[in-house]
Amino acid sequence: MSGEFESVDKSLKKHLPPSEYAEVRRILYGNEVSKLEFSSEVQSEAEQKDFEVQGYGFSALKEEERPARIVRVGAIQNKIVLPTTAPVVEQTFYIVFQAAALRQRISDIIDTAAKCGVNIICLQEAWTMPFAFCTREKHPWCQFAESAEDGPTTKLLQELAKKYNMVIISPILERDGNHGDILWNTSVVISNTGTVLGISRKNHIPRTGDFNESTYYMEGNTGHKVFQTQYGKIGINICYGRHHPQNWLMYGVNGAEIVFNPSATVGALSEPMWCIEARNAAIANSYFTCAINRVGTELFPNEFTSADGKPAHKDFGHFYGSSYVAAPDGSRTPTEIF
Ligand SMILES: NC(=O)NCCC(=O)O
Repeated sequence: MSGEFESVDKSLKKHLPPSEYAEVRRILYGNEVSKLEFSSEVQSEAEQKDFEVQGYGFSALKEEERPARIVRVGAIQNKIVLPTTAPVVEQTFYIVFQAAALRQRISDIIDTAAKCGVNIICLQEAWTMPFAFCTREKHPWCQFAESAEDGPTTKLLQELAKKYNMVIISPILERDGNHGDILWNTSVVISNTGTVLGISRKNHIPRTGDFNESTYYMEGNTGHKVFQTQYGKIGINICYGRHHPQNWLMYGVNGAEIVFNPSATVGALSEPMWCIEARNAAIANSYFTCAINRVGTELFPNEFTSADGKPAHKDFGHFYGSSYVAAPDGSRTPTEIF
Protein backbone atom coordinates (compact mmCIF):
# COMPACT_ATOMS: atom_id res chain seq x y z
CA MET A 1 0.00 0.00 0.00
CA SER A 2 1.31 3.47 -0.83
CA GLY A 3 -0.37 6.50 0.69
CA GLU A 4 -4.15 6.25 0.41
CA PHE A 5 -4.01 3.42 -2.12
CA GLU A 6 -4.88 0.17 -0.41
CA SER A 7 -4.39 -2.61 -2.94
CA VAL A 8 -4.62 -3.64 -6.57
CA ASP A 9 -7.25 -6.23 -5.60
CA LYS A 10 -9.47 -3.74 -3.84
CA SER A 11 -9.12 -1.23 -6.63
CA LEU A 12 -10.01 -3.77 -9.34
CA LYS A 13 -13.00 -4.99 -7.38
CA LYS A 14 -14.20 -1.46 -6.80
CA HIS A 15 -13.87 -0.26 -10.38
CA LEU A 16 -14.59 -3.27 -12.62
CA PRO A 17 -18.03 -4.75 -13.38
CA PRO A 18 -18.24 -8.18 -11.65
CA SER A 19 -18.02 -10.21 -14.87
CA GLU A 20 -14.89 -8.35 -15.99
CA TYR A 21 -13.41 -8.52 -12.51
CA ALA A 22 -13.66 -12.34 -12.57
CA GLU A 23 -11.93 -12.47 -15.95
CA VAL A 24 -9.20 -10.00 -14.99
CA ARG A 25 -8.61 -11.92 -11.80
CA ARG A 26 -8.36 -15.22 -13.68
CA ILE A 27 -5.69 -13.74 -15.91
CA LEU A 28 -3.81 -11.96 -13.11
CA TYR A 29 -4.04 -14.67 -10.45
CA GLY A 30 -4.52 -17.94 -12.34
CA ASN A 31 -6.92 -20.67 -11.27
CA GLU A 32 -9.35 -19.59 -8.57
CA VAL A 33 -8.40 -20.52 -5.01
CA SER A 34 -11.21 -21.41 -2.61
CA LYS A 35 -11.75 -19.21 0.41
CA LEU A 36 -11.62 -21.13 3.68
CA GLU A 37 -14.18 -20.50 6.42
CA PHE A 38 -13.06 -20.51 10.04
CA SER A 39 -15.05 -21.27 13.17
CA SER A 40 -16.75 -18.50 15.13
CA GLU A 41 -14.28 -19.24 17.95
CA VAL A 42 -11.39 -18.42 15.62
CA GLN A 43 -13.11 -15.30 14.32
CA SER A 44 -13.94 -13.91 17.75
CA GLU A 45 -10.49 -14.75 19.13
CA ALA A 46 -8.89 -12.86 16.22
CA GLU A 47 -11.19 -9.90 16.73
CA GLN A 48 -10.54 -9.77 20.47
CA LYS A 49 -6.78 -9.89 19.94
CA ASP A 50 -6.83 -7.42 17.07
CA PHE A 51 -5.70 -9.44 14.08
CA GLU A 52 -7.37 -10.85 10.98
CA VAL A 53 -7.46 -14.42 9.68
CA GLN A 54 -7.74 -15.26 6.00
CA GLY A 55 -7.35 -18.68 4.41
CA TYR A 56 -7.41 -20.17 0.91
CA GLY A 57 -7.19 -23.63 -0.58
CA PHE A 58 -5.44 -24.69 -3.79
CA SER A 59 -7.13 -27.52 -5.61
CA ALA A 60 -5.45 -30.51 -7.24
CA LEU A 61 -6.66 -33.57 -9.07
CA LYS A 62 -7.19 -36.54 -6.77
CA GLU A 63 -5.02 -39.54 -7.60
CA GLU A 64 -6.31 -43.09 -7.40
CA GLU A 65 -3.14 -44.70 -6.05
CA ARG A 66 -1.94 -42.13 -3.56
CA PRO A 67 -3.95 -40.41 -0.82
CA ALA A 68 -4.07 -36.61 -0.99
CA ARG A 69 -1.41 -34.88 1.08
CA ILE A 70 -2.92 -31.68 2.43
CA VAL A 71 -0.48 -29.24 4.03
CA ARG A 72 -1.81 -26.17 5.83
CA VAL A 73 0.67 -23.34 5.70
CA GLY A 74 0.44 -20.23 7.89
CA ALA A 75 2.04 -16.86 7.12
CA ILE A 76 2.17 -14.29 9.90
CA GLN A 77 2.13 -10.71 8.70
CA ASN A 78 2.64 -8.44 11.67
CA LYS A 79 3.80 -5.05 12.79
CA ILE A 80 5.83 -4.06 15.82
CA VAL A 81 3.78 -3.64 18.97
CA LEU A 82 5.49 -0.68 20.63
CA PRO A 83 6.81 2.31 18.71
CA THR A 84 10.61 2.38 18.41
CA THR A 85 10.46 5.63 20.33
CA ALA A 86 8.34 4.18 23.12
CA PRO A 87 8.66 6.36 26.19
CA VAL A 88 10.89 3.95 28.00
CA VAL A 89 13.84 5.96 29.19
CA GLU A 90 16.33 3.14 29.40
CA GLN A 91 16.95 1.59 25.99
CA THR A 92 17.57 -1.80 27.52
CA PHE A 93 14.08 -1.72 28.99
CA TYR A 94 12.83 -0.86 25.54
CA ILE A 95 14.43 -4.00 24.10
CA VAL A 96 12.93 -6.14 26.80
CA PHE A 97 9.47 -4.62 26.46
CA GLN A 98 9.34 -4.64 22.67
CA ALA A 99 10.54 -8.24 22.42
CA ALA A 100 8.19 -9.38 25.19
CA ALA A 101 5.22 -7.60 23.62
CA LEU A 102 5.97 -9.14 20.21
CA ARG A 103 6.44 -12.61 21.67
CA GLN A 104 3.08 -12.32 23.44
CA ARG A 105 1.31 -11.20 20.29
CA ILE A 106 2.87 -13.93 18.17
CA SER A 107 1.99 -16.58 20.77
CA ASP A 108 -1.63 -15.42 20.53
CA ILE A 109 -1.55 -15.62 16.75
CA ILE A 110 0.03 -19.09 16.81
CA ASP A 111 -2.65 -20.26 19.29
CA THR A 112 -5.29 -19.21 16.77
CA ALA A 113 -3.35 -20.69 13.84
CA ALA A 114 -3.38 -24.02 15.66
CA LYS A 115 -7.18 -23.83 15.84
CA CYS A 116 -7.16 -23.35 12.05
CA GLY A 117 -5.19 -26.59 11.68
CA VAL A 118 -1.95 -24.97 10.50
CA ASN A 119 0.90 -27.48 10.02
CA ILE A 120 3.79 -25.17 9.10
CA ILE A 121 3.91 -21.51 10.08
CA CYS A 122 6.43 -18.85 9.10
CA LEU A 123 7.02 -15.44 10.60
CA GLN A 124 8.40 -12.39 8.82
CA GLU A 125 12.09 -11.44 8.61
CA ALA A 126 13.59 -10.28 11.95
CA TRP A 127 10.17 -10.55 13.52
CA THR A 128 11.28 -9.96 17.10
CA MET A 129 12.37 -6.39 16.45
CA PRO A 130 11.77 -3.21 14.48
CA PHE A 131 13.40 -3.37 11.04
CA ALA A 132 16.23 -1.19 12.32
CA PHE A 133 18.88 -2.26 9.79
CA CYS A 134 17.99 0.81 7.72
CA THR A 135 19.42 3.03 10.48
CA ARG A 136 22.92 1.51 10.37
CA GLU A 137 23.11 2.17 14.12
CA LYS A 138 24.54 -0.46 16.40
CA HIS A 139 22.80 0.49 19.63
CA PRO A 140 20.30 -0.38 20.75
CA TRP A 141 19.21 -2.52 17.81
CA CYS A 142 21.91 -5.20 17.97
CA GLN A 143 20.74 -5.96 21.48
CA PHE A 144 17.77 -7.75 19.89
CA ALA A 145 20.16 -10.45 18.66
CA GLU A 146 19.89 -13.82 20.35
CA SER A 147 21.04 -17.41 20.07
CA ALA A 148 19.30 -19.43 17.36
CA GLU A 149 19.62 -22.64 19.39
CA ASP A 150 18.59 -21.55 22.87
CA GLY A 151 17.61 -17.88 22.83
CA PRO A 152 14.32 -16.85 24.50
CA THR A 153 12.45 -16.70 21.18
CA THR A 154 13.48 -20.20 20.13
CA LYS A 155 12.62 -21.56 23.59
CA LEU A 156 9.15 -20.06 23.47
CA LEU A 157 8.48 -21.33 19.95
CA GLN A 158 9.77 -24.81 20.80
CA GLU A 159 7.05 -25.03 23.44
CA LEU A 160 4.38 -23.88 20.98
CA ALA A 161 5.63 -26.17 18.20
CA LYS A 162 5.39 -29.18 20.50
CA LYS A 163 2.05 -28.15 21.97
CA TYR A 164 0.47 -27.68 18.55
CA ASN A 165 2.36 -30.33 16.54
CA MET A 166 3.36 -27.47 14.23
CA VAL A 167 6.56 -26.71 12.34
CA ILE A 168 7.60 -23.11 13.07
CA ILE A 169 10.00 -21.00 11.00
CA SER A 170 11.33 -18.14 13.09
CA PRO A 171 13.45 -15.51 11.33
CA ILE A 172 15.50 -13.62 13.92
CA LEU A 173 18.65 -11.58 14.29
CA GLU A 174 21.04 -14.30 15.39
CA ARG A 175 24.02 -13.83 17.69
CA ASP A 176 26.41 -16.76 17.21
CA GLY A 177 27.98 -17.03 20.66
CA ASN A 178 30.24 -19.88 19.56
CA HIS A 179 31.93 -17.68 16.96
CA GLY A 180 32.77 -14.34 18.56
CA ASP A 181 29.17 -13.13 18.82
CA ILE A 182 28.98 -12.68 15.05
CA LEU A 183 25.52 -11.59 13.87
CA TRP A 184 23.49 -13.29 11.16
CA ASN A 185 20.07 -12.85 9.63
CA THR A 186 18.74 -16.32 10.34
CA SER A 187 15.63 -18.44 10.11
CA VAL A 188 15.39 -21.05 12.83
CA VAL A 189 13.42 -24.13 11.79
CA ILE A 190 11.66 -25.81 14.71
CA SER A 191 10.12 -29.22 14.13
CA ASN A 192 6.63 -30.21 15.23
CA THR A 193 8.22 -32.12 18.11
CA GLY A 194 9.84 -28.92 19.40
CA THR A 195 13.42 -29.65 18.42
CA VAL A 196 15.53 -27.21 16.44
CA LEU A 197 15.84 -28.90 13.03
CA GLY A 198 18.43 -26.39 11.89
CA ILE A 199 19.04 -22.87 10.67
CA SER A 200 19.10 -21.15 7.31
CA ARG A 201 20.95 -17.83 7.00
CA LYS A 202 20.12 -15.01 4.59
CA ASN A 203 22.45 -15.42 1.64
CA HIS A 204 21.99 -12.20 -0.35
CA ILE A 205 22.42 -8.94 1.52
CA PRO A 206 21.01 -5.67 0.16
CA ARG A 207 23.58 -3.02 -0.62
CA THR A 208 21.52 -0.47 -2.47
CA GLY A 209 23.45 2.74 -1.93
CA ASP A 210 23.20 3.72 1.70
CA PHE A 211 20.57 1.10 2.50
CA ASN A 212 23.19 -1.43 3.36
CA GLU A 213 22.48 -4.34 5.68
CA SER A 214 26.08 -5.57 5.60
CA THR A 215 26.65 -3.10 8.42
CA TYR A 216 25.15 -5.87 10.56
CA TYR A 217 25.84 -9.23 8.90
CA MET A 218 27.36 -10.69 5.78
CA GLU A 219 26.06 -13.34 3.39
CA GLY A 220 25.05 -16.49 5.23
CA ASN A 221 27.17 -19.63 5.19
CA THR A 222 24.43 -22.26 5.32
CA GLY A 223 23.94 -22.74 1.58
CA HIS A 224 20.51 -23.63 0.26
CA LYS A 225 19.38 -26.02 2.97
CA VAL A 226 16.18 -27.95 2.63
CA PHE A 227 14.61 -29.37 5.80
CA GLN A 228 12.65 -32.60 5.84
CA THR A 229 9.71 -31.96 8.15
CA GLN A 230 6.71 -34.06 9.11
CA TYR A 231 4.66 -32.14 6.53
CA GLY A 232 7.07 -31.78 3.64
CA LYS A 233 10.44 -30.52 2.51
CA ILE A 234 10.90 -26.81 3.10
CA GLY A 235 13.46 -24.14 2.28
CA ILE A 236 13.77 -20.52 3.40
CA ASN A 237 14.89 -17.79 1.00
CA ILE A 238 15.11 -14.69 3.19
CA CYS A 239 13.95 -11.32 1.80
CA TYR A 240 16.54 -9.95 -0.66
CA GLY A 241 17.31 -13.49 -1.89
CA ARG A 242 13.96 -13.19 -3.65
CA HIS A 243 15.53 -11.04 -6.37
CA HIS A 244 17.89 -13.84 -7.48
CA PRO A 245 16.34 -16.62 -9.61
CA GLN A 246 19.35 -18.88 -9.06
CA ASN A 247 18.71 -18.70 -5.35
CA TRP A 248 15.16 -20.00 -5.75
CA LEU A 249 16.47 -22.60 -8.20
CA MET A 250 18.91 -24.07 -5.69
CA TYR A 251 16.18 -24.72 -3.10
CA GLY A 252 14.33 -26.59 -5.84
CA VAL A 253 17.40 -28.54 -6.89
CA ASN A 254 17.82 -29.55 -3.24
CA GLY A 255 14.28 -30.92 -3.18
CA ALA A 256 12.14 -28.20 -1.60
CA GLU A 257 8.37 -28.57 -1.92
CA ILE A 258 7.60 -25.25 -0.27
CA VAL A 259 9.95 -22.25 -0.11
CA PHE A 260 9.21 -19.45 2.34
CA ASN A 261 10.34 -15.87 1.74
CA PRO A 262 10.19 -14.01 5.05
CA SER A 263 10.71 -10.34 4.22
CA ALA A 264 10.76 -6.75 5.40
CA THR A 265 10.34 -4.52 2.41
CA VAL A 266 8.82 -1.15 1.55
CA GLY A 267 7.00 0.33 -1.44
CA ALA A 268 9.81 2.30 -3.05
CA LEU A 269 12.24 -0.63 -2.93
CA SER A 270 10.18 -3.50 -4.22
CA GLU A 271 6.40 -3.25 -4.46
CA PRO A 272 6.14 -3.69 -8.26
CA MET A 273 8.39 -6.77 -8.09
CA TRP A 274 6.75 -8.35 -5.07
CA CYS A 275 3.79 -9.97 -6.77
CA ILE A 276 5.97 -11.39 -9.54
CA GLU A 277 9.04 -12.84 -7.87
CA ALA A 278 7.76 -15.52 -5.50
CA ARG A 279 4.99 -16.42 -7.92
CA ASN A 280 7.43 -16.80 -10.77
CA ALA A 281 9.65 -18.93 -8.54
CA ALA A 282 6.72 -21.28 -7.86
CA ILE A 283 6.10 -21.69 -11.59
CA ALA A 284 9.76 -22.00 -12.58
CA ASN A 285 10.73 -24.47 -9.87
CA SER A 286 7.51 -26.43 -9.47
CA TYR A 287 7.08 -25.88 -5.76
CA PHE A 288 4.85 -23.72 -3.58
CA THR A 289 6.13 -20.34 -2.39
CA CYS A 290 5.02 -18.26 0.53
CA ALA A 291 6.02 -14.57 0.50
CA ILE A 292 5.60 -12.76 3.83
CA ASN A 293 6.12 -9.06 4.46
CA ARG A 294 5.60 -6.96 7.58
CA VAL A 295 3.11 -4.07 7.78
CA GLY A 296 3.17 -0.59 9.25
CA THR A 297 5.57 2.32 9.28
CA GLU A 298 8.37 2.29 11.85
CA LEU A 299 9.61 5.63 13.10
CA PHE A 300 13.12 5.71 14.54
CA PRO A 301 14.56 8.18 17.05
CA ASN A 302 17.43 9.41 14.82
CA GLU A 303 17.41 10.48 11.20
CA PHE A 304 19.12 8.37 8.51
CA THR A 305 19.32 8.25 4.72
CA SER A 306 18.09 5.12 2.99
CA ALA A 307 18.85 5.11 -0.74
CA ASP A 308 15.62 6.81 -1.71
CA GLY A 309 17.29 10.08 -2.67
CA LYS A 310 15.49 11.94 0.10
CA PRO A 311 17.16 14.00 2.83
CA ALA A 312 17.74 12.14 6.09
CA HIS A 313 14.47 11.04 7.62
CA LYS A 314 13.21 8.90 10.50
CA ASP A 315 11.29 6.15 8.73
CA PHE A 316 12.35 3.61 6.12
CA GLY A 317 9.00 3.76 4.32
CA HIS A 318 5.75 1.86 4.51
CA PHE A 319 5.88 -1.92 4.84
CA TYR A 320 3.13 -2.87 2.41
CA GLY A 321 2.31 -6.37 3.64
CA SER A 322 0.70 -8.11 0.65
CA SER A 323 1.78 -11.57 1.78
CA TYR A 324 0.67 -14.42 -0.46
CA VAL A 325 1.09 -18.07 -1.36
CA ALA A 326 1.69 -19.21 -4.95
CA ALA A 327 1.41 -22.65 -6.53
CA PRO A 328 3.40 -24.30 -9.33
CA ASP A 329 0.50 -23.75 -11.75
CA GLY A 330 0.81 -20.01 -11.24
CA SER A 331 -2.31 -19.62 -9.13
CA ARG A 332 -1.92 -17.46 -6.05
CA THR A 333 -3.87 -16.23 -3.08
CA PRO A 334 -5.24 -12.69 -3.27
CA THR A 335 -3.99 -9.87 -1.10
CA GLU A 336 -6.84 -9.05 1.21
CA ILE A 337 -4.97 -8.03 4.33
CA PHE A 338 -2.54 -5.16 4.55
N1 LIG B 1 15.30 -6.92 4.19
C1 LIG B 1 15.65 -6.82 2.93
O1 LIG B 1 16.38 -7.64 2.41
N2 LIG B 1 15.16 -5.76 2.27
C2 LIG B 1 15.43 -5.53 0.93
C3 LIG B 1 14.34 -4.81 0.32
C4 LIG B 1 13.94 -5.45 -0.97
O2 LIG B 1 14.70 -5.39 -1.94
O3 LIG B 1 12.89 -6.03 -1.00
